[in-house]
Amino acid sequence: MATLVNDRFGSTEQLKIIEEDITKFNVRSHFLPFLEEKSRHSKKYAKVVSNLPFNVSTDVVKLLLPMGDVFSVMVLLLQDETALRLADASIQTPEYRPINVFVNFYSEPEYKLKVERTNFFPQPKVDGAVISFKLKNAGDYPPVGSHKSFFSMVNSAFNGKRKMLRKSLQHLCSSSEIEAALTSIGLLVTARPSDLVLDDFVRLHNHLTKT
Ligand SMILES: C[S@@+](CC[C@H](N)C(=O)[O-])C[C@H]1O[C@@H](n2cnc3c(N)ncnc32)[C@H](O)[C@@H]1O
Repeated sequence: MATLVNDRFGSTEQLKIIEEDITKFNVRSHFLPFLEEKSRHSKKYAKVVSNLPFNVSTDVVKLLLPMGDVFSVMVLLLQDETALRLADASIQTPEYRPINVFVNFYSEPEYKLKVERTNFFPQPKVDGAVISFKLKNAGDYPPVGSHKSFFSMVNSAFNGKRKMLRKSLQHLCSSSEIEAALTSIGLLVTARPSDLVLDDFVRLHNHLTKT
């Protein structure tokens, strides 16, 4: 595809073709100097528009969503099921996962439209969908001391069979400390991860990490 695009548009200075593996490419060091050069009066952001293979899409979401200093929006064609799962921030569903907390921490996702499988050739076994993520700037991220510690807590919260937080977070604090933290943020001591929205996870984390 790069060859075709180069043949057709290679003579224009408005297009630069880079053939790299996105998971290995140093996005910031490539884009930031270019955007700074363009930002005379106001800060400029790049946009991501991508039709990547479905099997690398989650890796790309995880890699690029925290780059709100580089990108303003990311529009992806994903497997319909994945797009629905990522865009739906509602709790209490079996599909609620740490990736939902991650997506809403760094962006505002929106399911745009379904793309039926008949639109592709060869026809895949699944439908696609377009989803957009409006990336937040660092100043708009929920206030947690350390992103690493926050997501480590979220991942642990979803571990374990029964998933009651007072059990699954026991490696961080005692059950009674977890119960006290849950009560102080207005949740039941028997709460499970599917009872918590992003803001609840943030408040729980901040309670458990304050000394
Ligand atoms: C579904 S095709 C889409 C092709 C074209 N963009 C289009 O919309 O018709 C997926 C494309 O993603 C490229 N691709 C796959 N893995 C990639 C990666 N890790 N980094 C960058 N590109 C990748 C493939 O080379 C392929 O061209």
